[in-house]
Amino acid sequence: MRPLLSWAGWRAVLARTYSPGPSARYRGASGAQGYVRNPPVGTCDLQGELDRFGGISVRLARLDALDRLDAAAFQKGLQAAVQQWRSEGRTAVWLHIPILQSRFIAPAASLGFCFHHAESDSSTLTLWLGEGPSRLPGYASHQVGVAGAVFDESTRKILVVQDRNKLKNMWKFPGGLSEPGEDIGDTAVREVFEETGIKSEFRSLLSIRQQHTNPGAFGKSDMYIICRLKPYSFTINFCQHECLRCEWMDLNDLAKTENTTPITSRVARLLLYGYREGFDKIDLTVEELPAVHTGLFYKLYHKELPDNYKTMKGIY
Ligand SMILES: NC(=O)C1=CN([C@@H]2O[C@H](COP(=O)(O)OP(=O)(O)OC[C@H]3O[C@@H](n4cnc5c(N)ncnc54)[C@H](O)[C@@H]3O)[C@@H](O)[C@H]2O)C=CC1
Ligand SMILES: [Mg+2]
Repeated sequence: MRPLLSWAGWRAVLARTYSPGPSARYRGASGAQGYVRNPPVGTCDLQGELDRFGGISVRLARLDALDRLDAAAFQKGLQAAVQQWRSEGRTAVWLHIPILQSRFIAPAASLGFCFHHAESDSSTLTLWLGEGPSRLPGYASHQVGVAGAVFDESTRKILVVQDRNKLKNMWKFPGGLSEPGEDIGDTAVREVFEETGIKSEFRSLLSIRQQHTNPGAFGKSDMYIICRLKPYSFTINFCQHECLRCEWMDLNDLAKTENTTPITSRVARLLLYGYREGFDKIDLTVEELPAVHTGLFYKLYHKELPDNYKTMKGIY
């Protein structure tokens, strides 16, 4: 086993091993982003990047020499660095710790750092250094669930399931949790297929429910979005793990039955109204638009705009 390094030894190793690449730069205290090296920011070797809000971001993953540093020596180094950053008027410290270096979490916590969030292979801790209470934004606050109301206009049938893992077997729309980076409509189509074997395509967004302190969302808020989907296969082959029953039900029956959840009942009535009066009365349709961030796009959902309002021709 390699011996643990002292703080002094660690500083020497870091000085040898860490040097930012050619793009590394420090643009002064204007708030511009850049690597922070001593002497402008730190007198110790715990180097970070300056963000546009005046905070410092330190990524332990970049510091290979940490493998041989013990927790006490790390705490000493971090304490010195924090003192320096505070004296330079930095607003906050973001400390990114890979899971295999988790022994550094406790020493950081003893200096006042708190968890901001964790991913599967790392955690991020923060320390507010600015005036007054912390202005750092929190991490993700909602879980997003999406259901598909798969409606066949030609037969007036709607696809419903009963959950296997619920105490009360009530009819509901198939659906589930959105995966990171997944569009709402894609979640609805995927979940419907996984749970029922029915293939469908996205038509519109019908309703959004927001609920706080949801036990199924680990006590966080839950956003449950229901989409209108159009089926293009009709033979049910439902998932035995998740569903007890699955069937095509007449929309009138679903709108009237008591054996359903309040949200399913409400959306069944909304669909019935759309079916009779025109889906444009209930649909929020989607369009992809370019974001202000170069190269990025987003999906925007709203009621259909009349053509003249899209172009603004003839509108004064
Ligand atoms: N009002 C309504 O009609 C209902 C709305 N919802 C909403 O639907 C969304 C979630 O949909 P779901 O179908 O529940 O998600 P889902 O379809 O993504 O996953 C459900 C499956 O995940 C697995 N699972 C979940 N927690 C587990 C655990 N702790 N241990 C082991 N396995 C576990 C189980 O196999 C379960 O059947 C949420 O937004 C929720 O609020 C869910 C039920 C009814
Ligand atoms: Mg589900």
